[in-house]
Amino acid sequence: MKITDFIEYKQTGRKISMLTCYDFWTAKIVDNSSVDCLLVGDSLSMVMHGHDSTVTATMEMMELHTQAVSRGASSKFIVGDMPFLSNRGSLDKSLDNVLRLMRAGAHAIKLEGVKGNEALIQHLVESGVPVMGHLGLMPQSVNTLGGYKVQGKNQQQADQITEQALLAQELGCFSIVLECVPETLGKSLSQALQIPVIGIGAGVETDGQVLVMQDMLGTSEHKARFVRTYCNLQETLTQAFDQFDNDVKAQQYPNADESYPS
Ligand SMILES: Nc1nc(=O)c2c([nH]1)NC[C@@H]1CN(c3ccc(C(=O)N[C@@H](CCC(=O)O)C(=O)O)cc3)CN21
Ligand SMILES: CC(C)C(=O)C(=O)O
Ligand SMILES: [Mg+2]
Repeated sequence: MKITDFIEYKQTGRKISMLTCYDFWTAKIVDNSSVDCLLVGDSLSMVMHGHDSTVTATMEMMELHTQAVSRGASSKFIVGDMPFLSNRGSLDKSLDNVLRLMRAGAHAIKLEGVKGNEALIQHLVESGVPVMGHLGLMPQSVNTLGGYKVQGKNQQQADQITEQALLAQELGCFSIVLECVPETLGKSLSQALQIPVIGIGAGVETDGQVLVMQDMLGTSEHKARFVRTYCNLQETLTQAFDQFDNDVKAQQYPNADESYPS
């Protein structure tokens, strides 16, 4: 998938699949799959580093993981997530951080919220950086929201999100992520916009879906309502680890074929 496909797929009604990806080995596997595009999400601070929110994600983390994904998934469109406050200082500082992600191998960047980011979004788009918006539940605001709750439940909130989404489009965003909203809002927003809306917990009527890879593989402890697990990797891996441990202790590993003859 390339940048121009986003609008084309929207126009032809072809749905867009996106997964988060944080490392080289899963990037190589997903590169060989039919999944359309990848997000090096700031959720990596939680999934890969064990932090309890995305607030502690750093540019260093995002840069290193984007580099690894980019080496593994050379055929995929890669979006890099701007970590908390990395785009909230001066324009110069924000540009510096965007450049770090682009140099690390991102083809586009994503940032949470439109309000307060208008000038930056416009400047990036004019500078040749595709920008993906992110509305609805914005996890970097967990400390002001008081938890990961469904957003846009009343009409006033829904109207506000719709307004922000239209503004994102106007400022030149090529797509937006819409997280954790009622499916009716997912549908109406997708219909209202010309750019594709990639949903996560926004119902089936959006223009595409994104999930955290570890959630869909079944290795995450917490399961939000929107998560569908496509395999039980937790169980598969535990079995493999226990089998190895057993074989070692029973001297069943290594056998002659796995040893060097004299
Ligand atoms: N592994 C992982 N997957 C994610 O999807 C994800 C992260 N981490 N980290 C950053 C954010 C946090 N996200 C979350 C986390 C929890 C819920 C959740 O459990 N929501 C409630 C909603 C309850 C309500 O308001 O009704 C749920 O029951 O689904 C949603 C999104 C999405 N993002
Ligand atoms: C959940 C997706 C949209 C995200 O922003 C992330 O993984 O950081
Ligand atoms: Mg994110």
